[in-house]
Amino acid sequence: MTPQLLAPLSVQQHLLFLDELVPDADRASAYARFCNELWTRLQQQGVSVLELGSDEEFSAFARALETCTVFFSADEPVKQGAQSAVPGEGYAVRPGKELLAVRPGAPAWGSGRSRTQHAALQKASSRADRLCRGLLCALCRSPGLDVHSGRVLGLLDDAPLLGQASASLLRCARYSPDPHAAQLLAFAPHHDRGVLTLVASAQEQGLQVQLPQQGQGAGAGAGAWVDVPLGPGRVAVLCGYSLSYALGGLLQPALHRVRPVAVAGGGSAGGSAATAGGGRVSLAYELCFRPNACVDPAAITQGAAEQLPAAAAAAGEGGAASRPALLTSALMERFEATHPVSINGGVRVKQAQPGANTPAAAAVAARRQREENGTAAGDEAPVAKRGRRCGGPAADEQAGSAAAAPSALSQPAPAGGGDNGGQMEAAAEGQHGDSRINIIVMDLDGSEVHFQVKQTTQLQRVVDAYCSKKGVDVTTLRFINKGCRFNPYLTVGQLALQDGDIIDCVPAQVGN
Ligand SMILES: O=C(O)CCC(=O)C(=O)O
Ligand SMILES: [Fe+2]
Repeated sequence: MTPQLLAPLSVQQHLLFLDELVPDADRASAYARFCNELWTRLQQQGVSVLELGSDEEFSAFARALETCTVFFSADEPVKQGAQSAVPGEGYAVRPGKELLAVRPGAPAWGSGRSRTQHAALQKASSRADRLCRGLLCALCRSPGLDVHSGRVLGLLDDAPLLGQASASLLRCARYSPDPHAAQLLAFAPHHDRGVLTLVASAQEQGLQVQLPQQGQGAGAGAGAWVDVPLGPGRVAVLCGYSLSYALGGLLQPALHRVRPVAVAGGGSAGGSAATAGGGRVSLAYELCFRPNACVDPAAITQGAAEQLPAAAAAAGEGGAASRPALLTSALMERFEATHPVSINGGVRVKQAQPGANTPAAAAVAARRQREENGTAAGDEAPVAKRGRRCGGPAADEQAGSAAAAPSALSQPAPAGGGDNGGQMEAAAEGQHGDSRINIIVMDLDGSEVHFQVKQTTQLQRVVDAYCSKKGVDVTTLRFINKGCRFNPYLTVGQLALQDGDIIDCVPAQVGN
């Protein structure tokens, strides 16, 4: 039987923001209960669902979702990537997904419609920010954790920000019910990089979380994917990588994903959505530490509830002592290095032109056919396959072992050239070294560079050859396979690439 999440936790303003007040005994103990429940659920389920109730302050975030939904119902589609409130921050999005993103405090840019959207998103982000900070404070004060909240809250940007963009980010996404996208996860399994993420959606189903597999929280159903029950007035709270690190691993970051979005009438998430054009609209607020904050797990958890460090160490996480103090910027580099995080889930598949009879077109068509066959209907099997490669525990292990083997970098760079990126002659011939396949690196404009590779070819060689052909620095681009970033030190064989597979190439960016 699929495990169920506990019923939503009801939030009342006086419980969260009673700091300055002198609480009476009843309210104080109700607050302590709320704090502890929040902590326990994040530990045991990886998520806590909140019922915001009718309170003006809290329901404002949920109401902002309605406003944002309207943006997506206009005749003119939201131009992907162009709506970021910070000039120059582009977002690569999967087909069928529209994304509006704003950092609290970022000055408005653009005109007309963009400005209206910006103002609404800014308002939503400030509500979400207050709620998120209140929840973070409650979490620290949980008798189960008992960390001085100032040690964590002090790592955030000052609020409100004046004329300066925060590190935190509000994302409003619409996953359209595109028939092709309907066979794919709308958002591949991933960890969020920030502290806490709030997610609201008018659709009850869609967001799923994996129940913790290790640590204190692991219990019945560990590792199972469960639906997070959202819908009007509800918000999911998820622990991100930064908070997990800051707490010395006492909380695990939540691995989450969004189920495929079916065309209207289908059984998947969003099929019966009441949003314009169907699909699923969600609002996610990711609270982040400011870039120059020093995140020191040992100092933060010093004196925390005594049994916790021992429990973390017993679970093999090493605890706070083994996690060095890092600037947030360094922590984010660590996140990037250890999380082949999906950007937006899904697979970019270029449609073969009708009548095109080139080997490349045939390869693309074959690839598309495989995707369609392999990911039809039920999402469990393909998810498991994808999860191993992108963001699941095994992928993390792969990233870790690659980092521990720098000799992999010493192989000579291949020569690339022309539309055909060239043949990748692997320096080390393994026993599978003979079978050559074609892989295609495709940029956002759809232009392709083809590489002939062996099973033993490291992807890093393809990446290097592509960047040198394009004359760009490798750090300015991100490479994605099946919607997920991959460990470039793995070989074609290890990544199970097949003839005609496409590696998407997108500009390096902020956000997930
Ligand atoms: O759309 C959703 O429900 C989840 C979005 C999400 O996970 C994110 O923006 O990080
Ligand atoms: Fe997320």
